[in-house]
Amino acid sequence: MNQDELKRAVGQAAVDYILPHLEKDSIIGVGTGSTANCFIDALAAHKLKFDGAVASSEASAKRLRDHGIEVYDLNSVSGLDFYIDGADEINHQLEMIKGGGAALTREKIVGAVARQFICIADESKLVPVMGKFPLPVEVIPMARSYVARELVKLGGDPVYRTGVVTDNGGHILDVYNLSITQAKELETRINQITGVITNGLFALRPANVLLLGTQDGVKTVKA
Ligand SMILES: O=C(CO)[C@H](O)[C@H](O)COP(=O)(O)O
Repeated sequence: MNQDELKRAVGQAAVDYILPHLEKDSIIGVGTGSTANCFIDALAAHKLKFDGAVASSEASAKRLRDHGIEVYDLNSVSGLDFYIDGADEINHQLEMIKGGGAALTREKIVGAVARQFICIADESKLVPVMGKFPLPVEVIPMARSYVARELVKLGGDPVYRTGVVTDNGGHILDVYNLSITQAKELETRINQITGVITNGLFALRPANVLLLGTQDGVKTVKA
């Protein structure tokens, strides 16, 4: 199977995972990216079995609506059983780097509300140590240069993702050359820099389950 087929397989596996738990009034947290898109497309076949979704980006909200799935504002929802999303990297503790699609802040917010974070990923995303994928950091635009200098002090090489404005009006710095062995500490430290909206480490709140697409089928991995 090629990478796209693996993404489709984990998208379907996530639907199969949550389907027995869905009720008429269920609202599902939905992530962003090509793997999350596979989940949305597979979910659409079951749209009469649940109420709707909360999306972590305008792009995912549009895809859900195009399938006829109702999209709710997170503020109108008291809780979510599941949040399903991809990752750029994930380690064996199910800590992740996310934000390759610039949706990290809303992903972190919707993920925080959900009782279970289900990560869906093809096997290329599973790594022993995170950091080969540059860590996205969303910043208030006027703070961009200041935050970049502070990130250099932490040993990283930040690069401005030119031309990208997030759904929140933020800018993105992609931080290269971090070898992330203490993910929780680094996530906390970066979030303490004034001007940072959030960073793409999901270690303080890792995934609960990883559905990993491999050549031997989809594997369920728990930390
Ligand atoms: O964090 C994300 C978007 O901000 C995505 O989950 C991450 O970039 C993975 O994307 P893809 O499924 O396209 O590989």
